[in-house]
Amino acid sequence: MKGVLLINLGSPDSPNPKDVKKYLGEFLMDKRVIDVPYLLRAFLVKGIILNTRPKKSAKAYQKIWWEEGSPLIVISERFHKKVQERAKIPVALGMRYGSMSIQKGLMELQEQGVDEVLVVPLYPHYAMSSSETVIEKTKEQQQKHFSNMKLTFVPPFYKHPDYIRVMSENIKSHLEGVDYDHILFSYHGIPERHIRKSDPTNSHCKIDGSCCETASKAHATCYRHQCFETTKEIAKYLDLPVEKHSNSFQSRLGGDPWLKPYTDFEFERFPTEGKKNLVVITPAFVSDCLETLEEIAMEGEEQFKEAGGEEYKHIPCLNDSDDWVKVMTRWINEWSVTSKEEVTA
Ligand SMILES: C=CC1=C(C)c2cc3[nH]c(cc4nc(cc5[nH]c(cc1n2)c(C)c5CCC(=O)O)C(CCC(=O)O)=C4C)c(C)c3C=C
Ligand SMILES: [Fe+2]
Ligand SMILES: [Fe+2]
Repeated sequence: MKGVLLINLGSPDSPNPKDVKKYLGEFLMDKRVIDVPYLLRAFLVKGIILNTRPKKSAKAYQKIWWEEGSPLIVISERFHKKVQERAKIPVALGMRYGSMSIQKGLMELQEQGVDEVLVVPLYPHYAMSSSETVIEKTKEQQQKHFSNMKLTFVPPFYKHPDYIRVMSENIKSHLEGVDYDHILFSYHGIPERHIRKSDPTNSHCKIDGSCCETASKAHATCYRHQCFETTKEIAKYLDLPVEKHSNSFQSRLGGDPWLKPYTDFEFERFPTEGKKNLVVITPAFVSDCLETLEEIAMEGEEQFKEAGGEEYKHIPCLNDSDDWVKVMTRWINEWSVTSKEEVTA
């Protein structure tokens, strides 16, 4: 019997420093997130980052935490519930890090008699530190505990027409009556090194002005290319003039170079160029989370206004909107009645 496992990133159990530390420890010890040899990673994470970061992150989580729990978890649960109501097959939810594990999700499906699973990493774009780690962890779990299960993975859907349409319609609905100078597409950043590491040609991704525009098989695993494509497709759908929108990358960690331009630098630059009314969208995230609600909606507005900006609007992610639920359910139901290995995109 067929079933589905939706997988998102995960959150701490509570916004207290102790729970945040436990969560960050698991997250940052992932070799696809901090991609250095184990001993160095353990030194960096346990010896340095976990001594200071949990306190700071806990403060940020406290600012956005809801009565029901972490926004990312609550939204993912609402989305899951609505998808399950419409889907014709069992649907479970798991998280890459934290208590709601992938193992628990697969177990739930197994208990319902599922032996063929469509795995949906809830990330539109490929990244070693997002979709790839989800895929590898699920395969590992399957080999260890669920060897009777067959897995099929939904590929990155960064330019799937359904995703572009729901994203664009969401933006359109929030832009009604809004007078803006510029729309910033702010994507979660990754270290530049990860782009080079994920390049199967070992030579295409130069992270310059042209590599992401030049056709290459490297783009199947190029996060930067895929982010730019999402922006291009949404801009085409919404007829956004070139000079009225741009890309940036947020949420840096550590001193290595990450993808540029950096979102926080753009917040400071825009007002000096006369872009005083700003709209920000965050297409790397399908659900609102710490990085959108705190870093963009709260901190971002403050940084922009301190630099002389006047109006600032963050457009919410797709979350559990009916259009997004319908799209996901359609992808699931189409797969459930075919034996296609590839599902979308
Ligand atoms: C959109 C996909 C994501 C990629 C790619 C990604 C890469 C990445 N992240 C970190 C470090 C942190 N990220 C944190 C939060 C966080 N990251 C994503 C998504 C991606 N990360 C989400 C959805 C969230 C929010 C989680 C939530 O509970 O709401 C955090 C924790 C918070 C903090 O302390 O800032 C860290 C740390 C790295 C190092 C990385 C790529 C190498
Ligand atoms: Fe992150
Ligand atoms: Fe590229």
